[in-house]
Amino acid sequence: MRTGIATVCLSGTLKEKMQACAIAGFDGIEIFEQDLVTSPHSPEEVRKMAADLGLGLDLYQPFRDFDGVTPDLLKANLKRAEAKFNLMERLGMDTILVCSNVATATIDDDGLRAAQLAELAELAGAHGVKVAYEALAWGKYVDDYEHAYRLVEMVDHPNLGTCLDSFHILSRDWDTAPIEDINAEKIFFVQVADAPKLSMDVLSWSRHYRVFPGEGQFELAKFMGHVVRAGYTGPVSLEVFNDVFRQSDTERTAVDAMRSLIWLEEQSAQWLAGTSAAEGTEGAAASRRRYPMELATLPKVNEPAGFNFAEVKADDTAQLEKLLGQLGFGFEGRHRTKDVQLWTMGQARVIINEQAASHAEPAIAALGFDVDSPVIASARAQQLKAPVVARKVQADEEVFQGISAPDSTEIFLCQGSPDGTAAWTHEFGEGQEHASSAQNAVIDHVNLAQPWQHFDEAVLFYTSALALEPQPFAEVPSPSGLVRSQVMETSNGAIRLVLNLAPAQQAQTARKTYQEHIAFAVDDLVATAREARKRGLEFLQIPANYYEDLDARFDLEPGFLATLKELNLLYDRDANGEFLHFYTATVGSVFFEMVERRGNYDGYGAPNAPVRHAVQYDSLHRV
Ligand SMILES: O=C(O)c1ccc(O)c(O)c1
Ligand SMILES: [Mg+2]
Repeated sequence: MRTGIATVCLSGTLKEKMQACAIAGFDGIEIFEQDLVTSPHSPEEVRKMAADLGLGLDLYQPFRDFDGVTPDLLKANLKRAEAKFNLMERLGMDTILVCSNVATATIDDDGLRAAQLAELAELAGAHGVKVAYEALAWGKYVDDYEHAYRLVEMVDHPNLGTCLDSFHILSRDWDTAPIEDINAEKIFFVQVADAPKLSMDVLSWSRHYRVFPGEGQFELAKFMGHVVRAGYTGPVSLEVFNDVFRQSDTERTAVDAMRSLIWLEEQSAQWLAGTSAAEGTEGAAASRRRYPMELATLPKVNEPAGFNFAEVKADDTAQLEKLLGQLGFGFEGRHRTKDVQLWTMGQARVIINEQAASHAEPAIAALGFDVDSPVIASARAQQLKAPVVARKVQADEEVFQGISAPDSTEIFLCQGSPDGTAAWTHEFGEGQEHASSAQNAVIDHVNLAQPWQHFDEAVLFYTSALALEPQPFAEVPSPSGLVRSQVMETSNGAIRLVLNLAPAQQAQTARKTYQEHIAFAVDDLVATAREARKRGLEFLQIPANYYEDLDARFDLEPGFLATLKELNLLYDRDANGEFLHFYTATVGSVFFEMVERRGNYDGYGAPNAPVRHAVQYDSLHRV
């Protein structure tokens, strides 16, 4: 698959964008006209820069508001087009994107439109230029890719074809199957973008909320599958208008973009293999051979089987030790060679990192995931351009394959074991042991604060490299703003991550004000809470108003309600089961949660999140 990206996706100058695209490994780019017009470099210099960087200049765009106009306007439009064709010759470019008219079209007549596009194609041909006509989702008369293609067929000129843009097609819910009926020679260009499903006018949605494939909710593998089955072999190019990406680090966004295409390529191959298997052909190999576009695949991984460990960092290590001890964790000792301690409760393993915490680093410094094969999982992550974590190891120590997540949490790929034990724990053992609680516990979920610039990148990272499934995102009110919350989990819930995007005011100051936490699941939360209280644990204090509201909503048995209130427990219930939980006070920027899932409750007590945020806000602002 030939990969491409439009310069409009990135921040920076044209030169910076081109350099970032080359470093990220793109085959070619689309030059967005604004980027050229505002560049100090001449077209000849841009052409040379691209050649030196090994980047193809695959598309010049956009050319607007050409078709369906009065004769006077047509004349002016052809003159405007000719100027661009001359410019493209200097750039060494041969394909231009022409969008369906959104502004100046006054005549809704396919015959007239075809005649005008024929004139444009004829002029383009004289300059050796190909015109890719694209139906914008908000085009005045042409807003549908099949309509655009009908016009291309009517004109039947070698210099006129169509451009398929996934956003314009999927935002309008157009059926993508008819893409297969398009003559591949008439598909001059393919643009891909994903987007969250939002209810707003399609122009605003397109100009501000497009994201890279895998970061939104469109069915892009299916779209691409139809494109591949049509026989298309040209560039597959990202065209993402996004307010955040346009102000983020250029090189980093280009790498995020490249990751999305590598992943989409694999997903498209899988979609094709799935559909051809369903149709009774011979699966992946056969389907790949049948189509002219080559689709690369990646090392395959299953979902992780569970958390192996979590590692936390705080300035006040003693305070962390105290909290874990009060919750019922036992101290297993200090590492032989590193400044870290191991604490366990049943199968929940927590490492306290004694190195000084930096405000720029996440409080949850590392997570271990159990995978079938750490080597294969690491190979996959690296092919998806995940940065590798270098960790010093001594003889006899477990070698972990680690990758760095977008928020700089280190993810270690660990060999899972059937009995839930971990081979590396024997490296700990120096120091006094404390008896842990008799209760079993497992890591239930981990809540990670995401810097605002890297939120979408994180969703794609965990989806593509670690096979987690994004759930629909939620917005949780807090006293300092709305917290965007995105659950990423495995299908059986063995791994549950909650990515939280802090309100701007918090995200821009230190991470300190925005907290991360680890939740542990136990079998009997009331017993755990009572034991913890005996050991002197400071619970997050829940206001009495909460319990009145809870009673109104759920009509609880009075004794049970009194127990919840007495122990500062939060409660939720849905059709699948019940959820009980409590929170500890915060140390540095990390705190802990204890949960009990009853029945098949699969959520996170979302209705209680605003209460937690408000109480934490209150305790932060009181001191
Ligand atoms: O928003 C626009 O105007 C616009 C321009 C060119 C494109 O290819 C596109 O998809 C949208
Ligand atoms: Mg487009």
